[in-house]
Amino acid sequence: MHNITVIGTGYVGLVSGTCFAEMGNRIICCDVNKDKIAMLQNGEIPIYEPGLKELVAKNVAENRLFFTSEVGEAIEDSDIIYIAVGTPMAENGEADMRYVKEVAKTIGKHLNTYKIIVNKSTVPVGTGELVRTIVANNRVNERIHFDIVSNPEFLREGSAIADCMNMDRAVIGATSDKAAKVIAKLHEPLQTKIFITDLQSAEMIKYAANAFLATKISFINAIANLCERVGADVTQVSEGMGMDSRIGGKFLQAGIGYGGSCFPKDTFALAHMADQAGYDFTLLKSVIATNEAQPYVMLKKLQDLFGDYAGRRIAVLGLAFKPNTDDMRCAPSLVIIDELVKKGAVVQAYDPIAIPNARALLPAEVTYCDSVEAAVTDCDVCLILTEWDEIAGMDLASVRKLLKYPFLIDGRNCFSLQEMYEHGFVYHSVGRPAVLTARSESHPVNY
Ligand SMILES: NC(=O)c1ccc[n+]([C@@H]2O[C@H](COP(=O)([O-])OP(=O)(O)OC[C@H]3O[C@@H](n4cnc5c(N)ncnc54)[C@H](O)[C@@H]3O)[C@@H](O)[C@H]2O)c1
Ligand SMILES: O=c1ccn([C@@H]2O[C@H](COP(=O)(O)OP(=O)(O)O[C@H]3O[C@H](CO)[C@@H](O)[C@H](O)[C@H]3O)[C@@H](O)[C@H]2O)c(=O)[nH]1
Repeated sequence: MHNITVIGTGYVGLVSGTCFAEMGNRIICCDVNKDKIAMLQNGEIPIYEPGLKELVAKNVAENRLFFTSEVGEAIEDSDIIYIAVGTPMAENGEADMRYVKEVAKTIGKHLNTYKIIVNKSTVPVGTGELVRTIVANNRVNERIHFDIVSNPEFLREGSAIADCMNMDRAVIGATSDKAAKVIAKLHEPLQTKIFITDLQSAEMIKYAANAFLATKISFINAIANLCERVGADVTQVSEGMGMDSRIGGKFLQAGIGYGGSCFPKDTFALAHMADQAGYDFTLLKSVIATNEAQPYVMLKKLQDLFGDYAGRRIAVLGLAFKPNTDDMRCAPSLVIIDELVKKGAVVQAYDPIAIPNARALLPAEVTYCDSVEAAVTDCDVCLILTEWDEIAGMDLASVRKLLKYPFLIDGRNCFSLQEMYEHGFVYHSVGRPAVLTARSESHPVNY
């Protein structure tokens, strides 16, 4: 059993802190955001993550999980300090390190006993050493020692608890063998692979992993764009490619581009890190450019259907950057809906969970609906932006009846071409042949 303080109660701090508690440790989760802490102390969870509310409640009830906004006291109370604050994208693309630096200062000021300071935030190579310097410069008593460890987080939103409790590996970067062993032992209950390395390599592993996954997505999106031009089906191509164990089938789903709080900012941060180091990372820059263009591929299909779509009523199903989350950070829906509204379309949007977060980010003209059916009613066309189960499983016959025209543009390849043909849709998806029903074979037509 360890006494651990986790600083920052965003996705990562809250989920990993709760999972450490579930593994039998005493965890204090702290944050400078007093409203967040008040919510957590009341049993409310500030984010939507399946299973998290129940797991937090269980560990609070069993006296292993505590919440406080007294960050200094929380630091003094523990022997392991996890940093899990945000590292958002700064205007020039680099990682904004202000929160990490601020936390390092606070840790220094409250360093009352030997502590292992572990960085879980995604940070540029060299941050471990930067934190070491800031802590050392701010400590009151120079005889109190500390160690720095990098232990990056690989959870995904929407499946965060399962990802934490069944992680593929724990990456531990350290200069001290003793500290590395303590953090390795902490992961023992998970029976996972432990990869111990140096600080700098651990920091790089996190960026390299995210950039590689982003590369797979941009690659398959580029292949999808080509499939559309030459008459191949990208879902077949992914399946056939993925059967090669050297390639693997995961992260080869073509769509409208990757979004979320990590891939966009981390690919930019890595490209910036490369620039700073004098290396022009053109491969990664192309990954980013391909991703930024991908939402416009969908908009082009809409334009091909209607020409000018000013005044068209458009149903948008799914707003979150992926299913099972209410996170709207860098969601492709932001780009697509902005463009629709700019061009004068009337947008009726539905998402099972993300509407409250979406309201703050989308144009005021958007109408929010409380069901798929309400969103598609009387619309000229329906766009699918997030493959929620509810959306991928919607009743196609009733959607077809409620729409004014049988047009569906699917950014997530939710339906088979055969079923769309049978339901009488004109169906455009990603990297697959268009479905033109018997009634619309003269398409494109003026509706
Ligand atoms: N979100 C994910 O799925 C995910 C997964 C893996 C890694 N990461 C990385 O983990 C880090 C955290 O991500 P997140 O999404 O949880 O961030 P977040 O922005 O949602 O949360 C960060 C929290 O830190 C708090 N904070 C900021 N300064 C503080 C301070 N001085 N003292 C105490 N608390 C402070 C903020 O109030 C906020 O609640 C980032 O580096 C991110 O790249 C995120
Ligand atoms: O084949 C795929 C897989 C994903 N996506 C998109 O990619 C984005 C990111 O998806 P995902 O990776 O599942 O979600 P995140 O929660 O952003 O998780 C990523 O970012 C986290 C933060 O760094 C890491 O911890 C995780 O390992 C990494 O998967 C989403 O917009 C998805 O729609 C695709 O378009 N095609």
